[in-house]
Amino acid sequence: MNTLNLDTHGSVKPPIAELCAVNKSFITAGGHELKVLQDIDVAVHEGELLALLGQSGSGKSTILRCLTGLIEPSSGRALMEGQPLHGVNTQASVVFQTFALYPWLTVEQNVAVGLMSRQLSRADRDAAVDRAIELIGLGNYHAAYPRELSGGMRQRVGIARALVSQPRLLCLDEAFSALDVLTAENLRQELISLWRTPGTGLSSIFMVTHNIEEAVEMATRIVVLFPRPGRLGLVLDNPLPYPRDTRSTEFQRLVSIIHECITTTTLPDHPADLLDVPQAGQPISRGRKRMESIPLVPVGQILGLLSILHDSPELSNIYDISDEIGKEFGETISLVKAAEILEFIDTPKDEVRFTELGQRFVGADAAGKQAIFAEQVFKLRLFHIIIALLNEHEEVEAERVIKDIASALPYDSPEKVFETMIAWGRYAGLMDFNTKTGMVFVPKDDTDEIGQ
Ligand SMILES: Nc1ncnc2c1ncn2[C@@H]1O[C@H](COP(=O)(O)OP(=O)(O)OP(=O)(O)O)[C@@H](O)[C@H]1O
Repeated sequence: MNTLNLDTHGSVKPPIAELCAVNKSFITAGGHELKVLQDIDVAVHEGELLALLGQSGSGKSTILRCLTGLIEPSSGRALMEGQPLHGVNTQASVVFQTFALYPWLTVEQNVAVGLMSRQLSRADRDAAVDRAIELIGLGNYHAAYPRELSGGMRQRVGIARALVSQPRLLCLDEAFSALDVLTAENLRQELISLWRTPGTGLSSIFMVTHNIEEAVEMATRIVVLFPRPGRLGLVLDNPLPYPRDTRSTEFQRLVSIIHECITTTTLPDHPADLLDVPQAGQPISRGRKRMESIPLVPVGQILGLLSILHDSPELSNIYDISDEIGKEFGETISLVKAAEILEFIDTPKDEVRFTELGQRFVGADAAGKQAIFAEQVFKLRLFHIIIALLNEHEEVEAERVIKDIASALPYDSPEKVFETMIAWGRYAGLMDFNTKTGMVFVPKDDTDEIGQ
């Protein structure tokens, strides 16, 4: 990636903020190393609005936190205007999804929090606060408390607080996703307009989002992060003129390219990691072949998806399903993927089709569903980690299972995968977990064990 910009004199200017060859791992609550980012090279240039898209857990916020100095990369470098970043990046500020306002402070006082690290005279501080409040249209709300404001107005306070210090880099972390559709759209338009207006001091923006349309509407460049571990996938320039017409063919074309990129990475047309399906009478292998993780979704949601697909056969592609169930595209993909690895549906391209087994599953009674689910779960290699142990021992320590999951899946949080496996295994009647003893066991009377 070219990370250099030329200034008006033709000399080379470093990017505003940059990550070079960044890797990042975390130690999970259970003490396991989780590799989250791999070889990340990303740069935000002066004047650009860069959007980072990716499914949940792919490492978007981790990149944002490295750029803003809230955390340090495990290896590689974070730079601000070419200089290595040590500690919190004082040239960057962040607008959070949750607004993160202090309820006991007024609008004015909340905005002033954005200047706490600056040594300013009272007059300069007041002038900066007034300016930020005016800029974002909060003029009549200086003395109001957050509880007196709507969600949209609260987020305006969040934006004013981020802008008050005139940061070189403004970061948006899912800043619009907690707002209703109309409020979010209004605020997006206002922010674009501020960014495009000379003299506001707002020049370079880095935004993290799940929302593909939002990225295409706002960004000059879009980066799609591939998950497990987070790696740079698609990097796309967005030359569409502002204000952008979301219904235009060109807009929809970019949205489709990104949709397809995410769909084909997450739901490849030849997935089936159902290798080594155990033969009757043969011992299950716990061998260290490559294993596929499972989407971390509850059983109830998989059943809900199948039931909606059954009731509405016209829902045949992921975008329509996403709209129908009111979930983000990324979350919908996870659900669809779960149903696919269980072989209940097939996903040629972006279509979603019931398999014959899926049809049989939705038509079955509770016991029939449990039996089919158990058969499918049994085929997933990941579950062999637990099933093989339970073949040898009456009960097994969760810690031991989690350790095995951690070594099989270095890019997933083993505790979260374990929880999901237990939920699926419990519904299937194959396993259960006693939180008091910390032991996994085979339920004795599985007719009582059907649950979600
Ligand atoms: N401090 C931490 N300790 C342990 N694991 C962490 C920590 N921070 C993040 N993770 C893990 O790193 C992975 C990436 O998290 P991150 O929040 O960057 O993803 P994301 O793409 O922003 O997800 P989302 O869209 O759901 O916010 C996740 O599995 C998360 O659980």
